[in-house]
Amino acid sequence: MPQKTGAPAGLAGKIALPGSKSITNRVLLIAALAQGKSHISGALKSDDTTYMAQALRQLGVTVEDAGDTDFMVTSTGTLTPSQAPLFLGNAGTAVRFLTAAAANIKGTTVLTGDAHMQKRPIAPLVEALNAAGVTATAPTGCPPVTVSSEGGFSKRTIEVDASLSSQYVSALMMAGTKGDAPFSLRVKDGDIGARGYIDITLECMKAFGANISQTAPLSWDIANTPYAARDYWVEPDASAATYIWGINALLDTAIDIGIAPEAMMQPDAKAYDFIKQFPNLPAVIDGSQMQDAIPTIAVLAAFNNHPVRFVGIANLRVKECDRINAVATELNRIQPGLAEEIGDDLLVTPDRSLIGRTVKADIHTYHDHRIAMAFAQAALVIDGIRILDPGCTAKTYPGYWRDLQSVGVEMTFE
Ligand SMILES: O=C(O)C1=C[C@@H](OP(=O)(O)O)[C@@H](O)[C@H](O)C1
Ligand SMILES: C=C(OP(=O)(O)O)C(=O)O
Repeated sequence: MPQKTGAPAGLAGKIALPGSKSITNRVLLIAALAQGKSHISGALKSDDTTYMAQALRQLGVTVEDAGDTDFMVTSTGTLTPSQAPLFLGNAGTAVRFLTAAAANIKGTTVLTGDAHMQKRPIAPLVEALNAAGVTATAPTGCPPVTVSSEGGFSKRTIEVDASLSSQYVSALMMAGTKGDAPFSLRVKDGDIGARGYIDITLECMKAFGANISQTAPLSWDIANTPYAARDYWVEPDASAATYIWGINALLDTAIDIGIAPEAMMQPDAKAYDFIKQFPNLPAVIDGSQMQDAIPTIAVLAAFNNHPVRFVGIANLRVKECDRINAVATELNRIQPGLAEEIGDDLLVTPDRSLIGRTVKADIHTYHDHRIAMAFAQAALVIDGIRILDPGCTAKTYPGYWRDLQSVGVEMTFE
């Protein structure tokens, strides 16, 4: 568990952020569905991408670890059945993307995850697969999921309810290129949390040769053309960038991450426009289009000039933990009254006088990388804060604490 021991005033230097989790796991899967060899560079190596890579190996694909940020994927373009269940930890992208991809496997595939994943909803994706003529079951509404298929979607026009997760849509899209006819996908009731993640999916698919036309704001026709193997560079992770942007804003430092937010296609890059306004963050922030950045901005908001209400964040309750409750509970652990849950909104009422004070508080992290990484900001300006279970950052950013040390943060681990 890290606890800051040195004054952070002079933080400076460069951090090479890890590659995007969202893009790495999309490109790993798409490369596995393409015939030939794809070199993925700039990739994230972390728990989430390791689970994806290992599952693809179980499905007959050669995935080589070719260095700290590289994968080499060699595939026939067809996934083969695995006798053993695919164990995917708490990697939402891996579970959802592979559940839909399993529809293209002739036979039965079981997908499961850890205790946290077994509480994360998947029923809407299972229903969509059933509507596509595939037998899929998830008795609890959460993983484990069993998918039995003849090898493809027999019904080629379906709808999906994406109100709980955009990943269901991305999953069906990436799997939809296989088959003997085009695939039409529509989001039910035009309701989706983070549209930006669909756009990343479309970009990755197109990069590997997919042919997609948008027929309405949330409807697409996906041609049944095969993916083409290629080399692909993964941009740095925008959600990881938010912690460094937050630290720079809070401490008025200039740690260099080597990439501008405008150069990133991930939705969380939008968080920069808010973070740069600190200590005058807007009074209301709609988090629907930058959900993973909300813990970062909410912890920063505890040191803002005025209160901030976060809206559009109901989906945060079904992430790695209930992030609305976790952020509120841990801010209030630092000082009661800093945060309040109002329905599915989060109200943060700041106290700038906390900066430079000593408050003995153990921050619980709920096995959630983003809670640990976001609360590092508070630990940099308040003495006495300990972040429990710091190893949980391994889900998407195993080198987080080491990177902070490299720019001058002194911390102790117990
Ligand atoms: O598609 C993706 O890569 C992701 C979509 C978002 O999840 P939901 O679509 O479940 O909201 C996000 O929170 C997650 O970290 C990554
Ligand atoms: C919600 C997240 O992850 P996932 O859904 O991919 O497990 C996240 O990384 O914040």
